[in-house]
Amino acid sequence: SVKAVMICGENGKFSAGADIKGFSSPKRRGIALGPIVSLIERSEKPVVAAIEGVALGGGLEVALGCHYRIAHVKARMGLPEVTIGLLPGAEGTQRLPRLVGVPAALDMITTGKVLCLVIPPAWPKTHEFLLPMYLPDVDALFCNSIFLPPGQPLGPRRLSLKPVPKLPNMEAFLSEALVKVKKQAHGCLAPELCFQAVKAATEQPFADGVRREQELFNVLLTSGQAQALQYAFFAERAVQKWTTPSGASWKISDSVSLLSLGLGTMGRGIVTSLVKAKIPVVALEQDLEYLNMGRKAVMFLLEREAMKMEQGAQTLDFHNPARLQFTVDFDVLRDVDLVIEAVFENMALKKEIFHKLSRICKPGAFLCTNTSALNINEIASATSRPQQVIGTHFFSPAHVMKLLEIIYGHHTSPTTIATAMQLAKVLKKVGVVVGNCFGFAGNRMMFPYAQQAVFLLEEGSRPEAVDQVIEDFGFRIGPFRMSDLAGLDVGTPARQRHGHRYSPLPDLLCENGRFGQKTGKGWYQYEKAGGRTAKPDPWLHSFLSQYRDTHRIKTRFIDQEEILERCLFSLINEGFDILAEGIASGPEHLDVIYINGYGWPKHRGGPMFYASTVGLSRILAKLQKYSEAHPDVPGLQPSAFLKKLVAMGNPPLKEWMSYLSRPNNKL
Ligand SMILES: CC/C=C\C/C=C/C(=O)SCCNC(=O)CCNC(=O)[C@H](O)C(C)(C)COP(=O)(O)OP(=O)(O)OC[C@H]1O[C@@H](n2cnc3c(N)ncnc32)[C@H](O)[C@@H]1OP(=O)(O)O
Repeated sequence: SVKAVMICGENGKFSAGADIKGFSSPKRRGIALGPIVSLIERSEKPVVAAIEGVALGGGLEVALGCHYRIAHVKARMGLPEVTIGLLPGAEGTQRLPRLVGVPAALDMITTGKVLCLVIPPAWPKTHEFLLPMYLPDVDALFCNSIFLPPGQPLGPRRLSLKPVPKLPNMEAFLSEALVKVKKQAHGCLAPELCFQAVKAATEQPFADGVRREQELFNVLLTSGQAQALQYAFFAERAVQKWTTPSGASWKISDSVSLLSLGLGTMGRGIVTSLVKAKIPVVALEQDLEYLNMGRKAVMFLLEREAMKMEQGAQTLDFHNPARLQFTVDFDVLRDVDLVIEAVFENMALKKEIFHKLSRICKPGAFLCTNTSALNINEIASATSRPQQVIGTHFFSPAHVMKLLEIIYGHHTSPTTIATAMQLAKVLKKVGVVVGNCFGFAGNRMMFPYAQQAVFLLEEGSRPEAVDQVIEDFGFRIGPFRMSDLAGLDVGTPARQRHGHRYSPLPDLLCENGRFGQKTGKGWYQYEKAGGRTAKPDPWLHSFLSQYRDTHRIKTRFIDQEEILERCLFSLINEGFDILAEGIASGPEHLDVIYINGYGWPKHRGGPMFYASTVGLSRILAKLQKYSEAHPDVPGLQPSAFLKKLVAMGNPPLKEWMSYLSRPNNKL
């Protein structure tokens, strides 16, 4: 007597897919979703997927096995398996191309993008995802009125029986797509294997394609990269669960107004990201000329952002003075709820400004400083409200980069920390709370890394060799290309002295007018000032040789292993010190910082996760070896905490913090 079957979720969600935690569970082994999807598809009764909320991964694959899909207008659908190092392993790589065609399927499966119900231009206009209807009506309207009239054969509704739509130039299309996928993968396996699975759909019958999908899925499941990406998925969520013992919170709503002070590169990005998040913002500069320059730059950024958005400028509404105002009048400070100061990294200037802010702003206003290294306590000491002062370290470009490092000082109150975390959330950034020390967590770990990179040049390497090793590891950009991009005159830590080995190389380059991309020359040469294409520079090579001769450094060949280990292990070593000092509350925090702020390849899980996969004993042994060879480099001397963990028999990462006796203060 059953006429039709409807599959739906509950609580407003269809399905977020398989339980990601289960992939590493032995209980999961042997349980496959594909055969269940096939079973649904073979049903003699029509089966409808009624999609509300999200239909992701295995959830969407179930929907693809149904004979009809109907979605709520606000539904979001996608196959994000690639982002956790897998591919849609429940026959999704074979069914989706049959439904939406190869280009759209490849795009969805290799990027994991989640789609709302908007017709991408390349999709057929009659696409069957596009059936908006309110779910409470599905039952009555859809099942009864559409299916019940007899004679609707189910055969054509079974995706596995459909051919994959042909393209006139399938071969050329696929080879071009593969180049693109590889280029964007930076060593991550999943996108390419996703591609291979979809390609199989274009070449083989459904059943053979499914077998190929399974083979590729198993390769990924056991690759190690899937584990790293799944670790990163949960780490990102865990670090955002910062709660205060008192449960303090502060909500950013429409009635709250923010002020951004300083319209240099960082300030411009910060204002842009506030406007994007639809928070009313006032941009304040000290001087009319800088204000006008800043306004122009912000407007340019916003126009560009608006173009990327569906309804463009109207949605951002940035011409509306209620949303965005530019001023040099410090009186506006009286009304704002939160200030983000983003002036130059100069302690005296910041203190002067904070003193002023403290005098003018209303008593409840929070004062944030955007700094990458300066002491939050010292800045707070210039105010009469140190409990409301906090560091918010944005990463450049601030409207793009996801990380917000949130630094509390001695007196910062839990409410202020909760507020900054809430700000991160509203800005769609990943907020990570850390303690106050020079460089905080992220830059402090970067110092020894950058320092090693320069020392390697002194000893015999070339910038292009070091960058290549780091980029092959999966970083988007190596340390020298990065330095050229940021500008060599922007304080690089390699020049810190503290009585230890110090390399003057970056300074010498600056003395030669080589500031990086902006001058067309730095560690590399560029086609012109402001050029982007880095080419190895014979001038630099001979400069390095002369430098070694002058300092009687014997040039030696440095292999890739040494380059990688000295750069990365010194960075990781610093991470162990940071954990031991309670600056970060766990290794996951450092990993999330590195993935979201420093381009650490996500498929390697972050530096501390990577350390756990390499093995702490190996890292310790290598650091011991390198520090013996370079006793004047403190960054290579193994951290006491690392030594302790090795002595305790290499406990798993999630137990590391239990080996520290001192509990974190506010974390
Ligand atoms: C046998 C089957 C074989 C193969 C086929 C199937 C493969 C798959 O389906 S793989 C999984 C594919 N799905 C995903 O990758 C979705 C991942 N989740 C998300 O994208 C988001 O969480 C969301 C869009 C579903 C919700 O976002 P949001 O509202 O911002 O909330 P949170 O991200 O904070 O998530 C809330 C809460 O749920 C946990 N969670 C979400 N999805 C999963 C999942 N698929 N497995 C396990 N847990 C999941 C998330 O960790 C949060 O948990 P906590 O509150 O404890 O942190």
